[in-house]
Amino acid sequence: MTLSLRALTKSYAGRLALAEVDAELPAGGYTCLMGASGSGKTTLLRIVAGLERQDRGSVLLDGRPLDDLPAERRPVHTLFQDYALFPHLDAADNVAFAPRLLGLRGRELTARVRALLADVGLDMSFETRKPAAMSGGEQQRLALARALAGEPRWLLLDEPLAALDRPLRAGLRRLLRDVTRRRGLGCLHVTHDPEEALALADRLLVFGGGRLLAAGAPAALYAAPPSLPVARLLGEITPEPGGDGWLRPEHLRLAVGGASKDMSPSTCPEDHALNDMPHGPADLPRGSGASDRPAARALGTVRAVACLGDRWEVEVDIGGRVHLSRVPGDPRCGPGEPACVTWDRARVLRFAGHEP
Ligand SMILES: Nc1ncnc2c1ncn2[C@@H]1O[C@H](COP(=O)(O)OP(=O)(O)OP(=O)(O)O)[C@@H](O)[C@H]1O
Repeated sequence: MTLSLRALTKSYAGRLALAEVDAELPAGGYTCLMGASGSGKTTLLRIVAGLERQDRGSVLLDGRPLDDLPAERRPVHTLFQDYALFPHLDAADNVAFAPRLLGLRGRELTARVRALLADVGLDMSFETRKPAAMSGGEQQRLALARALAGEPRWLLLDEPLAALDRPLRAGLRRLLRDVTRRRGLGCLHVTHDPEEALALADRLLVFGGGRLLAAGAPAALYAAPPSLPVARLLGEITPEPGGDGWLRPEHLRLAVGGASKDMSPSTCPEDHALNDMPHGPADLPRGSGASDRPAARALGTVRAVACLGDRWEVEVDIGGRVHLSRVPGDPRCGPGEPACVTWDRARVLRFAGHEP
């Protein structure tokens, strides 16, 4: 069921929270909403859920307006960061609530509840546990099972993974993707986490000040963001050395070690580049041989080195300005050492009217 948002507008006490938002979200698609705090993401989700009424505009499912349907009659279910489970019911009864309303009873009901719990990775030992006796990750799995139990056409997710720690978040993110794809369930998911949005979404809507700033495929927006605020929301950027553009830190290649003290830009050891753009989107050219070597380079001094777990970050001072380079392995360098950075000019992001 295609979800259409038409000129949605909402103000609170004269202040615009949403301004003329138009979007067409295809059935079965996974859409993430990103934007700075206060940009209107939750307001949009609440309007679609029927928990808030827009001042103007319309929400349609397959062309039929939902605007006059109360929240409980809309074919959507909302998953919240705080799970919003029934605290007095055990896990099985939390999940059984919606199927009972749909008329299921007895063995059929038990089988349905077990299948839903199994789908989200909760075995039979959880059935009699109340939410308070479950961990945060387990409660969010239960909340997902309860959401699926009502057979909604769209799942609305308001930062559902934000309260969980990083490894749990990654596991639940994959679970979300798998169970919603298997069912062809449409999802509208608010997140602050670019990694989450890039991993889950096939469509991304970026908000700023209640307006839709950008819409498109996540990898394409990451590679070619239309504006500086959109570029920053999707990941860190670093100034182009000596220029007025920007680069993703993984596109600023680094060469240190083995370099002589008198290393100069003309002797910059580009063949020793430590990072070979492994994180870059696949649809852009990658430097692979002598013919398409990076066209630009600069010499600087290592200012700091930090291990980020799966990659390392090196701060390089070039002419008094700090630039970030991210490399996949230990760069084996330290503060004060000379470093050469190289980059492919095709990777430089430029935005009208923004000086670094
Ligand atoms: N019930 C309300 N009464 C008054 N103002 C509100 C209400 N709900 C939201 N707002 C205001 O509307 C704007 C948009 O809020 P909203 O919660 O949609 O932003 P958000 O993008 O979800 O932010 P966050 O990422 O911090 O959750 C903000 O300025 C907020 O203060």
